[in-house]
Amino acid sequence: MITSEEMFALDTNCRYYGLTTLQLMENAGRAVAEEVKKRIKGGSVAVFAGTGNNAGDAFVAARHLKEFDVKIFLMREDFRTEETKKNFEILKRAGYEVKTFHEWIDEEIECDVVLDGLLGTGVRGKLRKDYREAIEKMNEIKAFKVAIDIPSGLNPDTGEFDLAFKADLTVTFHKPKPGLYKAKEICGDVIVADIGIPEYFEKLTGPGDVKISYRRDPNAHKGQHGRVLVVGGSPYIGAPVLTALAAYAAGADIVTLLVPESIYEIAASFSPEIITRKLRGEEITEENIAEILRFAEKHDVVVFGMGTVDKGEIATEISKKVKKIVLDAGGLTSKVFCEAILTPHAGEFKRVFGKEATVENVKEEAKSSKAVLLLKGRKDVITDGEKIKFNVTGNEGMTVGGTGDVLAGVCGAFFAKNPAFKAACSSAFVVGLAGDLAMKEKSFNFTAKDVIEMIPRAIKFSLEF
Ligand SMILES: NC(=O)C1=CN([C@@H]2O[C@H](COP(=O)(O)OP(=O)(O)OC[C@H]3O[C@@H](n4cnc5c(N)ncnc54)[C@H](O)[C@@H]3O)[C@@H](O)[C@H]2O)[C@H](O)CC1
Ligand SMILES: [K+]
Repeated sequence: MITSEEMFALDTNCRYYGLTTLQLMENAGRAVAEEVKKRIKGGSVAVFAGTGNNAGDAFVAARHLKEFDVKIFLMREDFRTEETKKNFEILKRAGYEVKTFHEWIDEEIECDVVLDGLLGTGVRGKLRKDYREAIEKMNEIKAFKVAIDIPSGLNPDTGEFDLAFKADLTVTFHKPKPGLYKAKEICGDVIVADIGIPEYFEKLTGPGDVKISYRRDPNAHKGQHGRVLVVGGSPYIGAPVLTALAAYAAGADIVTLLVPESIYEIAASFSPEIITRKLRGEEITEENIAEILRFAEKHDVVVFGMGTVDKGEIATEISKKVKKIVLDAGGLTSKVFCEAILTPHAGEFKRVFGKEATVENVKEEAKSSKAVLLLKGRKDVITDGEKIKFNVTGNEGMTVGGTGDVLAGVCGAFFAKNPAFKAACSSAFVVGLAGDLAMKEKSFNFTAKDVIEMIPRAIKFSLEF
């Protein structure tokens, strides 16, 4: 099964990897027409169209129903996407009969087949009044009723509805939507039509992952877009600073950097936007756990371990008392008690889990440690033990020191507002893309700071894709 949000991300990622929406729409619409033709041999079809891609599918289906007398019933003629517009223009040029809402809403409609292309997975909130009227009207028609992707009015994820199109047949695309099985009485027979999305595309991260995990609220108050606590440092100083800067670049509202007092002066001097605080002592020990937890209370997520050596046991203790943790470098451990993202490279994976970093092993360890593992490499592996994704952004220039610290920070920012797996997928994609942008501008000799500078651009690219 696939949720509407996952389907939206997949659709975006298909485009990114070269499979256009127009291609998918053609396959979707044709599949609907074929299912109709299997059941009904000729006659008249009333095609009802909203303004999104669900309507685009309906226009394609209309074109493939050659044996039928087809009429198009519109809600309005301002379509939301280029693909839907294109398919509508084809019908107009081909001389199909088109009626506007005001022309048909009070008219008696007689036909053998009704196609419902009003609303698909893009439906949000309560039905607007004109859509309610349209659905009531469609339900009154005595004909064979076919819902495209989902019956209009039905919530594709929860199966809830107030008023919905009552279908004899629902032709859904790629994979079933959870709501279809919770509202059987509304959906009729459910057919899952393949629209040509390669299975592997579901396992690739892309801009779609970023789109569904990055949201801005124009009325937000300070902190609402994420509060990240970065804890690390000593013997290394720069590492946790890079993490903190990366968390800001990825959109966190508040980033606090917590380091041992021995390196506080230097760590605090790097950048004015980072709030730097000190822990007692030369390096992080068990004695600091209570202090760390006190700071953690005011943050959504703790990112722990950058610039430290061998602090796995402390990480485990912290994980018993916080909600979310990202572990990297010296903070890595196989024992975590809260929702967690672990970001080892192959060597660190072997050190922590005692086995080679094969895809199977990574999946297995994610499952037994109940954490999301993000294995950094030429092709990153992200898994929670059930789901798995690969990330292919990034380049050979990213072997430079500090890019791992940057990834931990970006994970912190996304994790503050999202579940672990979703956050890890977006973060891997964004950091790799930022690295690719840095490579484009500076060739091989870019540094972790250049990657941070490119993070906002990588996010912007993804959101606008
Ligand atoms: N990858 C795929 O699965 C493909 C799916 N296709 C089809 O596209 C739809 C989803 O398309 P989308 O454009 O995102 O949304 P909709 O067509 O569902 O319509 C959204 C449109 O409707 C308006 N609207 C939203 N909520 C309401 C409401 N409560 N009341 C009234 N109007 C509402 C709003 O204006 C939106 O703009 C998917 O289901 C498939 O059928 C593509 O063919 C490509 C491949
Ligand atoms: K529909």
